[in-house]
Amino acid sequence: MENRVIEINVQKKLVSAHGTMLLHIKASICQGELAVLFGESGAGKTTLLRMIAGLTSPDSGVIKVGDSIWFHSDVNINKTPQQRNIGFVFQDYALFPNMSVYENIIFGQKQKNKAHALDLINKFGLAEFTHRMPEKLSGGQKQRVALARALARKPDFLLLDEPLSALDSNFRTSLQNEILKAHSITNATTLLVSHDLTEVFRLAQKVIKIENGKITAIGKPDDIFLNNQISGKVQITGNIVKIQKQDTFYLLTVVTGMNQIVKVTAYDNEIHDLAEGDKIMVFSKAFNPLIMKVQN
Ligand SMILES: Nc1ncnc2c1ncn2[C@@H]1O[C@H](COP(=O)(O)OP(=O)(O)OP(=O)(O)O)[C@@H](O)[C@H]1O
Repeated sequence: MENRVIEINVQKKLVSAHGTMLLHIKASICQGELAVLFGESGAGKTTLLRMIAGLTSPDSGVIKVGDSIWFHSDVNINKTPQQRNIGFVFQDYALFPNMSVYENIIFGQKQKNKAHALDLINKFGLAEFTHRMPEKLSGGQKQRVALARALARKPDFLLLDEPLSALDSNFRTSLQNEILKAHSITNATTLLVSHDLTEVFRLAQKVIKIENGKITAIGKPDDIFLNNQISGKVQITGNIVKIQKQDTFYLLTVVTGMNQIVKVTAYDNEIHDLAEGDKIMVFSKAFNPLIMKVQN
């Protein structure tokens, strides 16, 4: 089989609200790998995906896939997105506005296959919208069409920029399963941007952490996120939204990263430098939780 390892060594000067930042990425993505790009807003994740897709040009550097050069600043090579055989979903969806859901999806295919298009439409919960135009779809529905269209072309590479961010948790879980299934069937080298830790742990074979335009860590999700765990105890990060003084202790109301509200108690020695709005980490001292299955 053709070698499809992506090797990237690129630089680009980016301009943010806080000044300029040099995006300098040196990485290689193995063939068939499902890697997640993780990092704060503005770190450079979208720009990196757009450079691999051929939608944004690096200032300098090389992007190579096996023996094929996609971008080389020294010799002026810059293949178009069409020449790169990629499927992508970017945050602005970019559906064709003059085409129905079905037409958008079938357009994505290299060899037209009506049965495959209809199968994707069903799997993505779009059957009732088959002939609807994009302007009459919600953000989440558009996102599902965009993902179905990207998979429809059975690409060698899939670049997904927060492809499930507009979906509620049921759809998210079911489409995460579809991404995993599609990946195991096609073995497309997949790069996905996500801010959602559940998603990262479900999908990522490898996490690439990006901070301020540079890769600061690469590894399995456990290695990247569980290093600073306190002996595997339950740990929640969240923001304090209310502090209430009780007789001998304080009651903190905390909104977690999963958008859940938890109440925790704190004592004088813990509260002295805490204020509403602070980000805190809560972890249990003893670990003997009750476990209950949540129905989807
Ligand atoms: N073509 C460009 N030229 C110069 N600067 C750019 C360009 N595109 C984006 N930027 C800037 O580069 C920074 C990184 O943007 P980027 O969209 O890559 O971040 P991100 O990590 O994907 O963030 P988010 O998670 O919010 O989508 C931003 O400050 C942005 O304004």
